[in-house]
Amino acid sequence: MDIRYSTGKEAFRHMTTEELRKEFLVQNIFKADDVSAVYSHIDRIVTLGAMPVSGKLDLAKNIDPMKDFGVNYFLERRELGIINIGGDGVVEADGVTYNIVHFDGLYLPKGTKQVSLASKAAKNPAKFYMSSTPAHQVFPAKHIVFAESKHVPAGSAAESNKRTINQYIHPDVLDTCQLSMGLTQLDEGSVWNTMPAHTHERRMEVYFYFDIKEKQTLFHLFGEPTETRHIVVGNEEAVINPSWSIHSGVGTSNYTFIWAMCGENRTYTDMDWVATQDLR
Ligand SMILES: O=C(O)C(=O)C[C@H](O)C(=O)CO
Ligand SMILES: [Zn+2]
Repeated sequence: MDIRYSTGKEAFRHMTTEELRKEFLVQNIFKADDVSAVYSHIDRIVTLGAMPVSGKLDLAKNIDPMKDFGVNYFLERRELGIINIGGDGVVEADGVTYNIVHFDGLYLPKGTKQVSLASKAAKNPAKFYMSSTPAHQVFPAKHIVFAESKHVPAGSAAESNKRTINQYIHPDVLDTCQLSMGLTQLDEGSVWNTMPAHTHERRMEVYFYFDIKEKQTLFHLFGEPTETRHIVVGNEEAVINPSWSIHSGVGTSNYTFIWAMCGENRTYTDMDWVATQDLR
């Protein structure tokens, strides 16, 4: 498993492009018939991706629970959020089958022993993007169909940031220990996400960008509000953002992204806004 030990904000100011990419960028998330996993020491979030093609994949395929987490199975002391950005798929969790079609989500609680992932059709494989965070309590598993997520309109065409924030794993939809997760879609012609920018000292956040069109790219902005840096992100890549860091992006065209948060609280609106003219 790829482990990122993280960097403090003082060191961050002096990092080169390559150093920033090595520490904060997550690439190669989807490989055919494989499960990727990156463990961040920022709030101990694990970012995973699975693309089953020829059969069932075991979620813990590349995880050694005792060595990596000191437990007998991956979700013994963790919860898991899944959003499928590919073709229709199936998740089996401790004998329960969930049909997870494109843009459906699934929450699996602490204590789930066996998780397998499969695609309905090898020609259009499912792509399960997943986040796992430490958990202390068991809440019910929940299949979140796209329509049942909370759709929050944001931004405007005039500010090039018209988008819909779809809140899947959110207190208004279901209970979790600390995980929050959702999917934000930018309208055609809109390219900015999360501007005005914010931080949330109480939570860290991972942004996973996808649907970046061919020959297009995206600049993810992060760092302290008065010491911003950028990282150029390709399609289906993620960026780990510490709690002290803004997290915003601008594409050369519209795109979609999944955000996943964990930390002290699940209060989505608990944000410290940064006036745009104060950014440096
Ligand atoms: O487009 C946005 O704005 C977002 O999706 C913001 C994220 O949900 C976020 O950063 C929550 O803290
Ligand atoms: Zn945020």
